[in-house]
Amino acid sequence: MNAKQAAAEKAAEHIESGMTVGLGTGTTAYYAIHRIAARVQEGLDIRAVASSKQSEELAKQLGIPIVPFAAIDGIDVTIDGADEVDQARNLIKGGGGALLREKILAANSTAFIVIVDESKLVRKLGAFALPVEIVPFACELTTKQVRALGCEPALRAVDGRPFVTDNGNFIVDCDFGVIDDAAELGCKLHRIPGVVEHGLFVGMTKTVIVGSADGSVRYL
Ligand SMILES: O=C[C@H](O)[C@H](O)[C@H](O)COP(=O)(O)O
Repeated sequence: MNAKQAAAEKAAEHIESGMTVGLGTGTTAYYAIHRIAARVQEGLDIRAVASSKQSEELAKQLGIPIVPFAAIDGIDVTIDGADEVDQARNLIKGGGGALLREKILAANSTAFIVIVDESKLVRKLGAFALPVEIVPFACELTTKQVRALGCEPALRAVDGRPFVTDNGNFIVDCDFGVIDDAAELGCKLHRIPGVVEHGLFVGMTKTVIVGSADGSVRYL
C-alpha cells in the first residue's frame, strides 16, 4: 500500500451509514473513492456528492450513489487531498482544477478530512503555485489585477489551449513565493471582480491524515 492509499483508507473509516459524503478530486481522493465504494459493496448506506465530473464518473462506475449539489442541504464528511498543508492545517488546493466545488463541499461539511502524503507538508504555503479560478471573458483584465497583488500568474493550459474547469472557467496558477498571511491574501483575491475562487483553504479543516511510504498513518 502506498502513502496516499494509506491516508485515504484511514479517512474512509470515518464514514458511517446514513451519511452524506463529499468526494474529493485527485490521485489521493481516488483511493478514498475506491475504499468507500468497497464499503458500499459491503452494505454501507450513504449518498455522495462529487467535487468534479471526474470523481463523479469514478464513483458512479464503482457503485456509489451520487446526488447533485441541489439535492443536499449539508454534508457530514468530505474527504479530499491537498497540494500543500502548513503546520496550522491551512491548505493550497486546486492542482487538479476542482477547487471551487471542493471549497463549497468543504465549507458545508461537518467534518472535512484532508488526506496527503508527507511530500505535501510545508512550513509555510507558497512553493506550490496558487490556483485561482477566473471568468474566461475577462481573463486578461482579471489576471492583471491578480498580478498586482505581487505574483506571476500563468494561465493553465492543456495542449496549447486554456484549461477549462468543470464550471466553464479558466485557472491562473500564481507564484506568490512564500505566503506569510494566507487569510489576508485570500480576502484580497476575493475582492477582485472576475476571480471566482482561489485555492487557499484557511481554517477549514481540523483533520489531516498523513500517509507514509511504509503504509502507516498519523493525524496532523
Ligand atoms: O483540484 C484538485 C484538488 O485540489 C486535489 O485535491 C489536489 O490537487 C491534490 O491532488 P493529488 O491528491 O492528486 O495530489
